[in-house]
Amino acid sequence: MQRLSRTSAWPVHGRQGIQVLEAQLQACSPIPLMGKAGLATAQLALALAPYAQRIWVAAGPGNNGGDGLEAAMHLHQWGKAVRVSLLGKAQNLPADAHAAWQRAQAAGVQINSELPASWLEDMGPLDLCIDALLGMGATRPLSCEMQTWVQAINRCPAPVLAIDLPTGLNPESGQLLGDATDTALLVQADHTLTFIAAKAGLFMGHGRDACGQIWLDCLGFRDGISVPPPQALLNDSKPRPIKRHASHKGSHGDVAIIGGEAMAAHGMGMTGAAVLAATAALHAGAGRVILSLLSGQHAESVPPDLMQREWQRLDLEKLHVVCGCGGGQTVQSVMAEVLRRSGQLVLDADGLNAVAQDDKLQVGLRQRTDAQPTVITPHPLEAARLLNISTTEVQSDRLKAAQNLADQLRCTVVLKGSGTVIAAPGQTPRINTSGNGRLAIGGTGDVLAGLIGARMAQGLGAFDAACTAAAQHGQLADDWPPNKALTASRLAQRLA
Ligand SMILES: NC(=O)C1=CN([C@@H]2O[C@H](COP(=O)(O)OP(=O)(O)OC[C@H]3O[C@@H](n4cnc5c(N)ncnc54)[C@H](OP(=O)(O)O)[C@@H]3O)[C@@H](O)[C@H]2O)[C@@H](O)CC1
Ligand SMILES: Nc1ncnc2c1ncn2[C@@H]1O[C@H](COP(=O)(O)OP(=O)(O)O)[C@@H](O)[C@H]1O
Ligand SMILES: [K+]
Repeated sequence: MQRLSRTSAWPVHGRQGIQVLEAQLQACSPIPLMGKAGLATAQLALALAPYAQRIWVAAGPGNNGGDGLEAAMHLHQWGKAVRVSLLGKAQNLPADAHAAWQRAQAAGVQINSELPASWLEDMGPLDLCIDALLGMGATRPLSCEMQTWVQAINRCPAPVLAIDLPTGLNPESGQLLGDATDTALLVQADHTLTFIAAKAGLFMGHGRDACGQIWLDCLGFRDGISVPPPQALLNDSKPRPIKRHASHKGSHGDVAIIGGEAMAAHGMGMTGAAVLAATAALHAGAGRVILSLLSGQHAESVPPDLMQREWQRLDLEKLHVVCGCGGGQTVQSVMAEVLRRSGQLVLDADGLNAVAQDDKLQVGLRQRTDAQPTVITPHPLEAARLLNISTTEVQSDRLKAAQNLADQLRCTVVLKGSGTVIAAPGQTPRINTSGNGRLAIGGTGDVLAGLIGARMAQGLGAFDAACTAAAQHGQLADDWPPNKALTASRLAQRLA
């Protein structure tokens, strides 16, 4: 069993991949995998709450419930007061889970079909709750009874350990089952012990809030097992480029930020986004950073280290261009040239909206050569516009949406949001695990775009630059002092 850390590129599998692995693991295991899963759950419960005496296991009608029954048996045998609430009839349990129920009964575990309200008074306050209601078999919206049980778990003041995944979570998308929107229908766990392999939904959307700390038990994985291609890898945080002694400002690349329409049609200046991207590139260590405001004006009160120049005077072929941050409508008029000439390119926000609205610009983006690496950084709505689908469709399969965009537009894609996905043609997508809801404020995306530009300028390829930048951007937010406001400008200044 391992605590999932950010230092390894763990493979992520969907239902099919898990089934293939499961069949092979079962074939070479003398005991049912459920026995291993139940024992691992009980061991983790003991490690997490060594002084827990009163433990409630909410067991569902399938094999996830079977894991819970196995765990209950071990915890009972180790001297804990364990109660199992079984949702459904024991005779309807699948074979392995039924065998687990028989063993638990024979060992003397108290199993009934009541929620704690009816028996809590005799038992005293609970010390731990184990969510064994639903796992990988969860495909449809929660039944009414299941909803009541999920709410009972969430009302329980004790810490919650979810088996395989928190009940109510779609393990592939990280959305709620059946596209529900009420997060009361999702178990909020403190820890989740997942089996065989990581699943994408644990790291995206609601998964990040619901899982708590994630643990993985591969249930006896060993060499010789043939592993299907993973859907994705977790994005491990890579070291940043090192600046060598024998270097000069020209060695670290020139970044140009094109954006910041001065007065948009609605009368608001939008220079802030471009300044944020430029500040981020500067602090991330780009050799030189040039700010090109689309108004043609010079911005006041920007760091003195920034150079300012009209975009028409930029030597685009030699530059690492970050285009679109606060570009408004004006950016449309520069896009064709930026796409054709920029040496390396990061395209964000209004630059992406311009491409979505214009087929010719899409062709221009696709036609960029291998010598002109490109990263696009859409949030889900921008990705939806580019793919001509709804945001809900993007969010229901973020891995597929990012890969489709990468293949269609022949570039690296950073699909932002909770569980940022980095995809590129011919690459296994990465799911970024750093970052949190404090980043959900205006301007942090501009900081990310500038950071990617700086990493490309320092010599990383487009995909590596995107992965490294996403990991660092999220990590900064994770390390942010809880009592200090996180703002985009402070984030940009904390980069190194
Ligand atoms: N197989 C193995 O080797 C191993 C499996 N392992 C464990 O098994 C888990 C997968 O087990 P599983 O396939 O039985 O599915 P599971 O999540 O228990 O749910 C199925 C039951 O729930 C019901 N149900 C579904 N959705 C519902 C809803 N929304 N609301 C209400 N009910 C709903 C569904 O009913 P149905 O839809 O069929 O009518 C069926 O009765 C996996 O996550 C891991 O924990 C480990 O032991 C390792 C080895
Ligand atoms: N809940 C979240 N968890 C992790 N990262 C998030 C979350 N919400 C937003 N982010 C990150 O914050 C940034 C927001 O970017 P974006 O939506 O483009 O905003 P803006 O254009 O205002 O800068 C992205 O890097 C995104 O991945
Ligand atoms: K569960």
